[in-house]
Amino acid sequence: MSLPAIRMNAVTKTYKQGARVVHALREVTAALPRGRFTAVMGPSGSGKSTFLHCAAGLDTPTSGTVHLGEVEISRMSETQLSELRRDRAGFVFQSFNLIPALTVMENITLPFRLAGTRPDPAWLDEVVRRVGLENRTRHRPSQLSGGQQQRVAIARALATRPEVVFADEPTGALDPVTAADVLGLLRRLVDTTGQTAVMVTHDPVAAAHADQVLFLADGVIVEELLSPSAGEIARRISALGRRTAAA
Ligand SMILES: Nc1ncnc2c1ncn2[C@@H]1O[C@H](COP(=O)(O)OP(=O)(O)OP(=O)(O)O)[C@@H](O)[C@H]1O
Repeated sequence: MSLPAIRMNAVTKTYKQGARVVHALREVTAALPRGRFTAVMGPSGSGKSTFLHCAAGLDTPTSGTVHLGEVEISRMSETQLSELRRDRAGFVFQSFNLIPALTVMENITLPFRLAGTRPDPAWLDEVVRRVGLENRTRHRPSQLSGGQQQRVAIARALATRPEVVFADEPTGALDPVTAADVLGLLRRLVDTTGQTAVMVTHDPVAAAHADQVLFLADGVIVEELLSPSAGEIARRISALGRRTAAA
């Protein structure tokens, strides 16, 4: 077995909300396999975004360790983390986060401009082709549909060949047909390039595209399903929702 892309060991994250301490994650231990697609689900407030942020080095755990490959990232400084995110992670968000004044190609290559490096032209061509934007590279984001804009964001996330792509509700702003199209694209990218992807979602249909689904409830991983169907996922989520409501 190869080393997981990400290992989280006994990760706890607490936040202070006034006088209250909120346990967003409680001793979470998880491995995100390299070259696989992992979805993270759970009721609202269960800790999904906190999980993704700790896994991606966007936030540091209160205790416990996070490794990206062989490197422990949980004790890094903010400067080290921002370099690590720039060099080794790709991000896709619900709101696309494209720069309106830049063309599609300029948006895709922005990470290189920010890092002062140059893209590998062959890989860049391949990424643009894989996301189906060959004929759109000179357009501005406002000239594209929502699904096309999210494809630009996916291409931007992949352009640097990151070890892991982190997606937070990537289809939350898309209609179901466009969402299925974007998820199919992510799925194919994992299958054909060996890319590792982690996605937080509320949508059982979206999560059914993943190889493994982690279910969080009250900051704890309560279940892990391998290649589940959307129906199976929906049943687990509604059971967890009832459990959380009863607590
Ligand atoms: N920056 C913060 N400051 C204080 N509390 C926070 C902060 N971020 C998250 N929390 C709290 O931590 C808990 C977990 O939040 P998180 O956003 O990880 O949940 P989630 O499962 O992603 O929720 P949702 O599905 O509603 O987005 C919640 O109780 C939330 O209020």
